[in-house]
Amino acid sequence: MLAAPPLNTRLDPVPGDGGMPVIGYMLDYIRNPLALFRSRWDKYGEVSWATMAGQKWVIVLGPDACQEVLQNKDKAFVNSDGWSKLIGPFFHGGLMLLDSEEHLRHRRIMQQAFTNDRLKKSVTALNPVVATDLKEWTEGDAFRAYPALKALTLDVATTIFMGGAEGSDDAEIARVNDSFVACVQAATSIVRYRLPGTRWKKGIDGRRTLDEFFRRYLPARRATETDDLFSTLCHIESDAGQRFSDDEVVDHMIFLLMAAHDTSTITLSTMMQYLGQHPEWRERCRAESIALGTDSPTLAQLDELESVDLVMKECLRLVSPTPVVARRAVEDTTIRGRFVPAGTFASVAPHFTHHMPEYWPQPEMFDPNRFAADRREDKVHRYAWEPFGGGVHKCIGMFFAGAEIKTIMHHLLLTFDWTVDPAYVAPLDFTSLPFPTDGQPVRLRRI
Ligand code: HEM
Repeated sequence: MLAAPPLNTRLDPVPGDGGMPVIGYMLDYIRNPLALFRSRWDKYGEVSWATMAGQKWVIVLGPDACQEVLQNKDKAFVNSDGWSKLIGPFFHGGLMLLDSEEHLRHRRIMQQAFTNDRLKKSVTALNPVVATDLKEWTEGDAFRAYPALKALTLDVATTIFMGGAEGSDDAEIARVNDSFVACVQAATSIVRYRLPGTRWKKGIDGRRTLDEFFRRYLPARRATETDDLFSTLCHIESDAGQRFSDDEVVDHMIFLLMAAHDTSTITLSTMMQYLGQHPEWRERCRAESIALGTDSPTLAQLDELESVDLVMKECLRLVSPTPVVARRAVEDTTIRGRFVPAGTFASVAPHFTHHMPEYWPQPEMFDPNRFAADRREDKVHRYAWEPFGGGVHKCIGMFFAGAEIKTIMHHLLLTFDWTVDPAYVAPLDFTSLPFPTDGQPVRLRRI
């Protein structure tokens, strides 16, 4: 058990086991988190403890348990200590790593950067970036969609978020991209010291590169207010007149670019895979894009792409970009009636919920209509579909992500046709956020 419940309570202990010495279940997680979660669900139920890279974690499974921790009614769980354990040295100061009053203060200011008006402007700015990037894509029988989409979403990020990277050449942008990757990948390092050649050291070096990069652009973004997120963060104020300091702007930028980049990339890559395997959905989505009659859709027009929306939701279910979220108990508490002592790390797993046959009929089947108005399988439980999390830390970029993904997909559908072998299964690596190790090959043809 994790810890004996206090004698004067009727609480149950958290059951579990450590797995392999030191690494525990880390490799099982990286290879196949769903299989790991399923085996724990079958053996222990909603709440169990396991060792991951030398640390005991409570694994929180199923919508009821996830809801309890994410809603955090007794405020016993914090984000800072939970996420810091994984990504603290690389993404400190990011909104997701703040708690309580500080989190509220920062979220209130940042909310001003995600208003509907700003979103409309972002969509207008997105269209030319996407159109220009897609001109570089080349037809082929094994076009590697994932790296191409990653380059595209990074371009979107440098334009929409940074307002461009004037004075930086392609080599520097590539270094910045590598630094992001290094920071994200360091999260699941087994060796967590700065030893040469380790993922941990690469992450620490990456963070330094990112700090220097953003700090260099700070004076220019402070000087003039423009529509990009960087400049917006330099100038926005909460209703109470609070602003971000220079350090806070840099911390938020680094976190935001990370939060926005790999998540959108894997969603698009999953959509390309399933659309490539399901011609009827590809044609349905393309017909709606053609019906829009524009290659520069506005935010309002994107709402008309109903089939793309269904496909996006289904792909977020099938491959959740953030398979788990981290928390730490700072007071003794309970999850589903089981005693969780202060100091416990918790890994909340929406990805597992998304594959539970208890909530999703034939969960491994690609069936976007399950989100259609006449079915709404996601409504069976408030936390049945939670790719953007829940509670006070729910993704602030959710609507931006939807708009970006739909804009890119609209351009893709108008520019290309592609197919994927119906038997193909993406070899996903969960070392950090999920990504296909084969680069997600598709047979790509320009229309
Ligand atoms: C498909 C795309 C995305 C997915 C699946 C996703 C998922 C998530 C999840 C699950 C959380 C909650 C983490 C937690 O509870 O600890 C989160 C938080 C966050 N996301 Fe996203 N995200 C996406 C895109 C974006 C984008 C595009 C942005 C910014 C432009 C963004 C910015 C953030 C921020 C700042 C937080 C922290 C919010 C807070 O703690 O108050 N995300 N995201």
